[in-house]
Amino acid sequence: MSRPALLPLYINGRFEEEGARFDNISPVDGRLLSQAVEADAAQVARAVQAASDALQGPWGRYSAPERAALLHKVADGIQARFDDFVAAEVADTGRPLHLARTLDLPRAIANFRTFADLAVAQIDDCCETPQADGGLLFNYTVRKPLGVVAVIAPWNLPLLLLTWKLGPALAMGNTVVCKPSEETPSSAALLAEVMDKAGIPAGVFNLVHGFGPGSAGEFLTRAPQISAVSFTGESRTGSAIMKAVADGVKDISFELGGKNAAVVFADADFDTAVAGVARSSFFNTGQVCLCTERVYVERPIFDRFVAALKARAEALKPGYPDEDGVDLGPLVSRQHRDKVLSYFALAREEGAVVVTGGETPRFGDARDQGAYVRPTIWTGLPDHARCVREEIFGPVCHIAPFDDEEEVLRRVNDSPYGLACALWTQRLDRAHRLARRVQVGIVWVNAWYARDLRTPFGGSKLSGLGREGGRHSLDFYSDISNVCVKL
Ligand SMILES: O=C(O)C(=O)/C=C/C=C/O
Repeated sequence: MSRPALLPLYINGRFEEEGARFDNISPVDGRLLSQAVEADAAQVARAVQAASDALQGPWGRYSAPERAALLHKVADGIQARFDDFVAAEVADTGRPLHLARTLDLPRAIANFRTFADLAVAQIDDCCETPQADGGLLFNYTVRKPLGVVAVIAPWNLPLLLLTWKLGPALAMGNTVVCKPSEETPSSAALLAEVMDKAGIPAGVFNLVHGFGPGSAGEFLTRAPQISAVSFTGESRTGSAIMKAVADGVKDISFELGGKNAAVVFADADFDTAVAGVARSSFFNTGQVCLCTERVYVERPIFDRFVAALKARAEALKPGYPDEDGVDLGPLVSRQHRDKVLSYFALAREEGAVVVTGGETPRFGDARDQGAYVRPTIWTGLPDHARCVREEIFGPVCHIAPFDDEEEVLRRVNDSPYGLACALWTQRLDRAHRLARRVQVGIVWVNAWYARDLRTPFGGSKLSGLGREGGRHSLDFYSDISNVCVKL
């Protein structure tokens, strides 16, 4: 068998193939796709040092317009290799081709272009303070880069989330060391090629592959020259990173887990709400931190809604990424599927009524070696059941009836997480009233995962720390000073 393709590191403007290797396995059929170089402590240290040195090089003297021009060139480079990036993302995640083409790639390009333009348009504060002696104080804000930013991206939206952080981090003059998830290294490796070709100066963008504890992730977050960490992933990993950077009091921006609720009132547009909840529960095979795993439906329409959502779930087609009409790819790995299947078993132990799903599909072909599960709906569990409280991160939701606003608000907020919530109602007075009282970072009304990149994005409670998006990203990726001049 020919040797599998090798995904290199990218350190200080050079691709590096030396080092241990780990397998990149297809979640569609379990075959070996490629291998990636696992960066050791010395290679991570060199990447961080290169990023630190690059701050003192030409990049440190670039103006915002000059950085923006380069980021637009990176976006152009992604556009020029659109199909290669789609192929990489689809290979690693098994997602349907149309999802990579309509979400992941357009967003990666938008992430660079949006923050390039926002950085150039950014206007900072100043103010004058009259003094009792008739003098005047003139205050103005100075915005500098934080320094070296560690970017640790997850496997569920690999390129989208890597570039969501990279765009503003670079636009604000930082240098970065990125570690994509070990589950999905391919699109990040392609991005390094695009960065290299676009002429990003050596050391400004560095890419290390590997795992978390005892591997590249830990080496990176513990590096003394790191000024900040931007991480999207599980809450417990976020907590471990916080511990790793605590002694150095580093800046952190975390977008972590969720146990997001959808609330459907009897006055909602029924078909729109059914379609919306089916999409928010099963989108990307339920592997989005914003996905719905708790559905609350006002009692008068509960039975009808359950039947309609069941029909939607059963109409979803799991299959190969390039199959016509395929809606559902596999979970990202057999290991993650085992976690989701353990909740399928737990739900039965906790007494759930399985409305649909709860098992793996049988294809009778190579896909049986993949990581597919059926979209699943439960009902009948108490609010304190583990399947109603713990993040599962699969195509699954629990649906329960409610009788009034105060009750459903209490139940929605009764969660250690606080990321997102979708409200389905045509009474917008009620929507606005509830939106202010739901303890989450992101509320959608009669919509889900509709995004404006200028808005604040992030979670409360265990769902994260800080907000990125628009000026919130510019602020996080800047070291802001105030200068006060006595006139
Ligand atoms: O859409 C975004 O900008 C974003 O950050 C999505 C995060 C999803 C996490 O699972």
